[in-house]
Amino acid sequence: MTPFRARARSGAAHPRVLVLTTGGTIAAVRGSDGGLAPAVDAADLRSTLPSPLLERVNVEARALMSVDSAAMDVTSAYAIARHVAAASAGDAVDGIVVTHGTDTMEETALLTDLVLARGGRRRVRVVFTGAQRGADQPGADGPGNLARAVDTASGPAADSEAGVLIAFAGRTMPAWGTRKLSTVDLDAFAAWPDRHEAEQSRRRALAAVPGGGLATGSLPRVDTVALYPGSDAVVIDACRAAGARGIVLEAMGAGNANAAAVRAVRAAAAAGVAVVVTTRVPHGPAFADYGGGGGGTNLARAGAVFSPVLRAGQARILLAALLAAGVGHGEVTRAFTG
Ligand SMILES: NC(=O)C[C@H](N)C(=O)O
Repeated sequence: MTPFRARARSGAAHPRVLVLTTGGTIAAVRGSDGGLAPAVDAADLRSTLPSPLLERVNVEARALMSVDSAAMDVTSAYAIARHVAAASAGDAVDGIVVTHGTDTMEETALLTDLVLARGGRRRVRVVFTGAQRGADQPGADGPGNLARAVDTASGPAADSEAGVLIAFAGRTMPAWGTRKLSTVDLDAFAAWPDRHEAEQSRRRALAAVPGGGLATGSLPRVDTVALYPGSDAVVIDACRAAGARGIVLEAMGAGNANAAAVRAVRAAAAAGVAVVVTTRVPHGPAFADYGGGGGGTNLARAGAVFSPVLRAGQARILLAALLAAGVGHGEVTRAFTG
């Protein structure tokens, strides 16, 4: 591995890409207990990159952590976001790749986008990637994904305006609005189909998140509640009792619930808990359309804010970031809905 400083002294004009490794399936092998777990270190991940790419791009790989992304908490996600922000602040790198588990890549990528955006204009490309198959599995997709991510990260900095990217299965997508949609397909992620709509959603949110809020390093408790036919107020009430400052409702259809949920949302809103509505349906926007006592319009009247683009995972991060910044109902509405 050639450290960046040595390359800089040699005057080499190659783009410099820092690969920060965090674990996930891209670094996982099957252990003696039969389960996949991260074990491959940063140097070994780097060694999978093809020689022509390494001749063109100066790549340094550094381990941040080695965990399955489903086991990450806000502290881990913050640690990653802050490392990316610190590494991108100076002139040492032209691009940053984060290798990450796919289960919660969309959350950490969105948090990283928010943390970077409050620092002003980003000067480097930041690309998340991972894998669906372990490093020791036949047809492992990690090496190809990593190569694509490094290649993308080495591109012109001006293109970083779109925010944090996810490179996966030969495609590069903006992290904002992108979700994991398959547990097994190599093409695991789906971007929001309308890029312009996703970008509008991102700009709206970034304009609403005040700078200082994300500097705290901790996010308030925001819970996700999945709604289903016959669901009652028990879980929503329990979240409030546990001290949640926000609740993301994964509602049915376009964003519908039932009368019990609407009552619980009204009580939560009256107690100062921010409620955001998304949907369990994979495609299409969430919006207030139906009535009848438990529909989306009833949820909205009870004080809930609709998240048309961001699904539960990313909506939860954005809501927590907004609440960390101390914003009120008006800004939460502006951030999600406009
Ligand atoms: N494909 C993966 O990376 C899944 C793994 N459980 C993780 O998120 O770390």
